[in-house]
Amino acid sequence: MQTANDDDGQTESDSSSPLFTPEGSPSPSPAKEHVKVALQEAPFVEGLFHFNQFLSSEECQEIVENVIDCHYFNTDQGRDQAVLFGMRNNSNSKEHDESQPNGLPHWAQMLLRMIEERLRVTYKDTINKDILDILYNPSPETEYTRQMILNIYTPGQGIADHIDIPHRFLDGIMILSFGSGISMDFAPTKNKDGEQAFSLYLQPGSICILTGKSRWEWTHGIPAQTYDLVHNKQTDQVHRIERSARFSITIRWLKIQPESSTNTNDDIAQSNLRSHQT
Ligand SMILES: O=C(O)CCC(=O)C(=O)O
Ligand SMILES: [Fe+2]
Repeated sequence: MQTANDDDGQTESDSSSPLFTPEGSPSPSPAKEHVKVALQEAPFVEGLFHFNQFLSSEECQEIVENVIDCHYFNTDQGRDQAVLFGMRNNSNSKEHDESQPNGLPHWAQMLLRMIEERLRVTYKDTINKDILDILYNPSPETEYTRQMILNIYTPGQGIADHIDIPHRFLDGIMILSFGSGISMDFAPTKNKDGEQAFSLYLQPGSICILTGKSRWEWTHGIPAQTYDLVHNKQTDQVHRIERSARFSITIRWLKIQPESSTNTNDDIAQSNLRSHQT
C-alpha cells in the first residue's frame, strides 16, 4: 500500500451549511494515538450493510436544512446531541405502518419512508424481507418506539467502542452520515471464525445498517481523532483526510420498559459514550 496526502476520490464535506461551521474547518493537529487505516467498503460481517452514496448530496442538504430549522443544537453551549422519539407501538398492534403519523417531526417521517422505499427497491438484491422486517416491522415481545439520535462530531470527537444496549434497543440500527466523513471501528466480541476487527470510512450520504450478528456480537465506535486514513481500493493508496464537522442520524427501536427499570442509568451510560481526543 502506498500513501498519499490528497483526498483524491473521496467525498468532500459540505462546509456550506451552518451546522458545520465554525467547527467545520479542517484541523491539522495530529492525533496522538495510532490512526488505523479505514476501508471504503465493509468486508463481510453477517447482518452488516454499508452503502455509499445512499443519499444524494441534494438529499443530504435538504435533510440538514430541515434539521437546522428545528434548532435542536447549540454547539457553543455544548448541545451537540438531540434525541427524538416516536409514539409507542406494541406487538399486539397491526403491522407497523411507517406512513401513519408516529409522533416524529415531518422531516424525520419522510426520511424513514424514503430509506424504506430505497432499501425495498434500489437495494432489493442485498436487503431481503427479513432484514426489511427487522428495520421496519419488528415483532418484539415488548412495547417499542422509534428513536432517532442526532449527533454532531467536531474534529477530535468520537464515540467509545460499544454495542448498543442490548436490553434497551431491538435489532436493526441505521446510521446516516452528513458533512464530514469519519472512520468507524468494528470489532468482534466473540473471537471465532477468524473474524477480524476493521475500520470503515463512513462517507457523507452513506448508510450503515447493523442487524443480527453485527448488531449483537460486534462493537462499533468512532476513534477520537482529527483525521482519518482511508485505503483507496482502486489505487491501493492510503489517503489522509482531515475531519470537519460531521452530523449523524442513528435510527433504532427503543424498548419501552416499566418505570421501575433502569432506564435512566442506561440513558446516562449511552450518552457517556461520546469521547474527545485527549
Ligand atoms: O453517530 C454515529 O455515527 C454512531 C452513534 C452510535 O453508535 C450510537 O449512538 O450508539
Ligand atoms: Fe452505537
